[in-house]
Amino acid sequence: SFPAGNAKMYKVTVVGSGNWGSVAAKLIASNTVKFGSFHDEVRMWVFEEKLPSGEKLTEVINKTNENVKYLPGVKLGKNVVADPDLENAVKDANMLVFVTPHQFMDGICKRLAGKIRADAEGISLIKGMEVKKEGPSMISNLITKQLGINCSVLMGANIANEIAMEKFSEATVGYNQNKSAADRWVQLFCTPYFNVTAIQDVEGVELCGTLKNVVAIAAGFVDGLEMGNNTKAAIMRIGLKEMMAFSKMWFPSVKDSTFFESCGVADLITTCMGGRNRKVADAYARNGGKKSFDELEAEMLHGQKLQGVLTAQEVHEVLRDRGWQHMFPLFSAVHAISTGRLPPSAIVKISEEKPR
Ligand SMILES: NC(=O)C1=CN([C@@H]2O[C@H](COP(=O)(O)OP(=O)(O)OC[C@H]3O[C@@H](n4cnc5c(N)ncnc54)[C@H](O)[C@@H]3O)[C@@H](O)[C@H]2O)C=CC1
Ligand SMILES: O=C(CO)COP(=O)(O)O
Repeated sequence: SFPAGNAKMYKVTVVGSGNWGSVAAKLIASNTVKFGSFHDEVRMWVFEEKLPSGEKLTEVINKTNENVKYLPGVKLGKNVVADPDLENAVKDANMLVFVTPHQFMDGICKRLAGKIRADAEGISLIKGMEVKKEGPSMISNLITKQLGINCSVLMGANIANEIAMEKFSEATVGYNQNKSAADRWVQLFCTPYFNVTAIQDVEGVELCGTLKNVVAIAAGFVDGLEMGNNTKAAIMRIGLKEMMAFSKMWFPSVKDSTFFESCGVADLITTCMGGRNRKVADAYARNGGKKSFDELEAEMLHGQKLQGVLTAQEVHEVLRDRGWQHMFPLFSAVHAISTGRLPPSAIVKISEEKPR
């Protein structure tokens, strides 16, 4: 913990309140009351919506201490305060935790520019990227560029519902230069059942978390087609190699060792076994592609969002711009299948293309 002079120096706001956002708020809230350097209260920005009962989600969270829509049955901690006003939620915070589906972050950052504290530090738990002329641009970079703050990342084998039940897992913080900020993030997130390690490779950690969602879609196709464990293991192996090759192509500083942290191979395994991307891709293959991913997402996830299909699209765009699709047969097949241009069975045709 921090010296007495730092008492209540840090105030945390969580920007986002979906499945993982709510669990992150719960983890953090258990620590802000434990360590003297943090204000007890954790603000959580909620994208406001009306529940079928007619009540507002924010009001129900504050009344019941539960996110009844995205994490039902789990108490968040009395010190979590839901706030529907984005600007108000961030204005006093100097530790900002970003955890929304990645497609909403550009709009959120535009709204937040100039509205946050000058001494704020950020951390992104978001898996996804933006497409720029020069190639992939990660969400931590969007936050840094638009808000002018340092931004670390936290990724790992972290299926939110399991962490909500306080089952043991690990995570990786990726940081740039600011080691003391990284140590503070580790302290904020670490609990006896959530073991966090910091490494100096922000892009590597974020690319792992982002790209494994594309592989998870492929694993879901294999499951939906009932192709068995060996095929699924092959897909995961090929996927890991494409993740490494893609990351190093655009970000040469990415370290090999990062892929062996929780954010790498461990997240790939858990997501291919038990994640939402896997689940919806399984249903897509079982339906023979007759229902679109958007339809299945709405039917099966009740407001939760997939990241893998959109990420496959983003990966496709940056590869197409350079003419490099042939070097990434698995990523390219996931995009072609998820957009209906190839049948789900095409996921195993990639072996003919000599994967790297
Ligand atoms: N759920 C999980 O197990 C894990 C998720 N993640 C990542 O965390 C990020 C956030 O995911 P979750 O918390 O699971 O969210 P979610 O997918 O459970 O929920 C969707 C969220 O988006 C919000 N939303 C809907 N429309 C919006 C809009 N127009 N503007 C802003 N927000 C809007 C909803 O209110 C809801 O909070 C994603 O990048 C995901 O990949 C990372 C690790 C684990
Ligand atoms: O990122 C995750 C686990 O770390 C969750 O993956 P899904 O979004 O596929 O559920």
